[in-house]
Amino acid sequence: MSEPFRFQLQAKDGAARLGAITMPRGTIRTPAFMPVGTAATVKTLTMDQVRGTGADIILGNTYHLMLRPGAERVARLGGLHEFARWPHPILTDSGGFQVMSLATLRKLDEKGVTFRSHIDGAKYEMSPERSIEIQGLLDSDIQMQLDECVALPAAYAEVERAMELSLRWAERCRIAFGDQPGRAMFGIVQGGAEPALRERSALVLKAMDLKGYAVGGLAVGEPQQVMLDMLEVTCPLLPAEKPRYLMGVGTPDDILKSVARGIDMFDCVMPTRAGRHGLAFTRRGRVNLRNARHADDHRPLDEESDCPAARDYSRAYLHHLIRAQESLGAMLLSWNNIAYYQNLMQGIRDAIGSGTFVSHAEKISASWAQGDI
Ligand SMILES: CNc1nc2cc(C(=O)NN)ccc2[nH]1
Repeated sequence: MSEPFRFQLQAKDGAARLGAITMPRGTIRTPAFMPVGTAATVKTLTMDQVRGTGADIILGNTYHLMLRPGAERVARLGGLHEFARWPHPILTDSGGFQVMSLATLRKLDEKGVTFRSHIDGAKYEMSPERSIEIQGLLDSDIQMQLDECVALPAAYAEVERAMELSLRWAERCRIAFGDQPGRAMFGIVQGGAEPALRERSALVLKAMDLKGYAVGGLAVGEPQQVMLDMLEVTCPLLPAEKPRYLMGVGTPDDILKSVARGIDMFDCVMPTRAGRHGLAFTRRGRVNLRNARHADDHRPLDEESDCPAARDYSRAYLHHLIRAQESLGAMLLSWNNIAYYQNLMQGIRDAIGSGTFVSHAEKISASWAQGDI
């Protein structure tokens, strides 16, 4: 087999990059959007629906899966791909972010984090080594280092402490991961909104010669411009020939502006979470199906879409389902929104390939500037 993990840069348009990551379970076209499959499911959708939208890779949350059904149980059942019937690449996060945002009674020290499950209060310890072990039990293709992500705004000293700890944990994860052909471990650049700390984190991680690099600790309460400024500091310091993944981002506008600054991979709960709450993303902007003005509208969300949820159902029907809290409403809007995001990414890839990314991004952003339609 040729290199089991290969990132090919195919074109550039300014700092925007068109590429492809080739792994044993398949190829990931970049810039890529990874639907979030938190508890081994992209909420309300079958994996066939997810694949049908054009997704090449999904994300799994280590924190949720270690608590329920348990990493050892998933391993006994053949790993996450077999368990969830998704045979394509899976990226798992390390659990650090969810521990800090969901778990209770958390204690963090050099060794790792100890916490109580938000489900049943059971006590857990998560070290960098255990996080990598869990991701291996899940049979994850791209594994993330354990890090500490601090909410912003935060004092410089606090951001520095968390960033330095994350660097030490990156080295421990690198050693624990070892050499697993066909799989990859990504480092995560931390450093809050501090350029000097972002630079140090990027340069130390670069020296570890990892297969890919995430930019973490953003979209945690800071203004969009601060996030973008941190990308302008960080991306140029990362190796050009490795993929760059912005964690937890974002809206279509966030994605366009981050691709323009050199990001290749994204994940965000927005399309599925918004869908469950009645919000549809369309080429002409957002449609809030809870709004009564859709009650008699026989038009579909987008008659030209290749997604049945967008093309085959009236807004009146979708409005009815959402108002009636019928689960079909959540499913159809999640399906529409994931399809919208995959079409957004395909349009971005095409634009970079034809050198028209700037005008394409302006066109997409303009379609959103009008607010809800
Ligand atoms: C929604 N915002 C958001 N920011 C994130 C940051 C991280 C991170 O730094 N993990 N190590 C993970 C998920 C995130 N989601």
